[in-house]
Amino acid sequence: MLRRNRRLRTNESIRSLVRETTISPNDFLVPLFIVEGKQVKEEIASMPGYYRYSLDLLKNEVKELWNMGLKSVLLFVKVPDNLKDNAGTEALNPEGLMQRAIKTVKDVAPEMLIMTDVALDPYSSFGHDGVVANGKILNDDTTAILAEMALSHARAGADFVAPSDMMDGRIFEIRTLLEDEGFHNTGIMSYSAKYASAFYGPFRDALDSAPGFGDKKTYQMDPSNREEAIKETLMDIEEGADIVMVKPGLCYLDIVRDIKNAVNVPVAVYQVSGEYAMIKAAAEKGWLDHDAVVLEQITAIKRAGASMIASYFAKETVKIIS
Ligand SMILES: NCc1[nH]cc(CCC(=O)O)c1CC(=O)O
Ligand SMILES: [Mg+2]
Repeated sequence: MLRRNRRLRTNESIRSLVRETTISPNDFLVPLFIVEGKQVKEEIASMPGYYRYSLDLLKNEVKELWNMGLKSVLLFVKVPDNLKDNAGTEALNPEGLMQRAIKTVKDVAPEMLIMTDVALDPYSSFGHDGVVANGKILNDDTTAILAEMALSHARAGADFVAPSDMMDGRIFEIRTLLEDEGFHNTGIMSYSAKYASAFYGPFRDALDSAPGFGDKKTYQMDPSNREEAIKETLMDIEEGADIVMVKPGLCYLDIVRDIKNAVNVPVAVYQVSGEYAMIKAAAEKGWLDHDAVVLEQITAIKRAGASMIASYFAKETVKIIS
């Protein structure tokens, strides 16, 4: 034998020398769930170890993230039921929870990169990502609102807006309005290939945003489709997306690699709530080694082509690797 592959696996020193994929705090976007109130830190039932924070306690959490080297957050708000309506009117309130959250984060960590969720579902009385009429989700009425919502976040200080809705043409509408209003440096991270996945369940618990009727299959992608992800992504880049995204993670790593090979903008991957819940549940039962599985999945996502990963495991991963 002239070639023995095991030579490069002899011990950790040589393995670390030839390792192709490494994980650092720079790889993460940290999703944060925010609620009204004071001194609120409530655990999400289907996401053990993950919490919703009121603005006062959000401050400590953000400081902790910053001190761990986690420098980007992705904000989501849980909107009180009495503020929900079909058009998501509350989303445009300059004093709304999201707008105040942006300012709160900037106050405690001015350099923290703030990305904001732009979508109607947490604000919608129907729990859908668009305006509803006769049981249908209207596209163009929705994109007009999403553009206003993005502008409102930009005005409050968001660095990036992250539309997670999958309406057609919303990146163009958002980019155009931001440009018109002088927000040339506010970026757009588009959830460009977002699948109609059953792995979003725990997130919908977190925000109380489950669709009140039907499902999201008329706007989110069919998990059976691969070519379509490239079409969606290339269109969002043409419309002005700075960063594109594939969501969920683990079941869609073929898509991540296809897109990584097809585009020249950074590709984000969202390891979603259901992926988090599965690992937590199996680990709780003692069926899987939690830390090892977390690191393996994060590594696999990055190896597939992710430039950054939105993950509920961000903090834990940083602890695991340090
Ligand atoms: N705009 C909705 C939105 N934004 C992020 C997630 C899911 C994230 C997760 O599961 O972690 C969802 C759920 C959905 O589409 O119903
Ligand atoms: Mg699209």
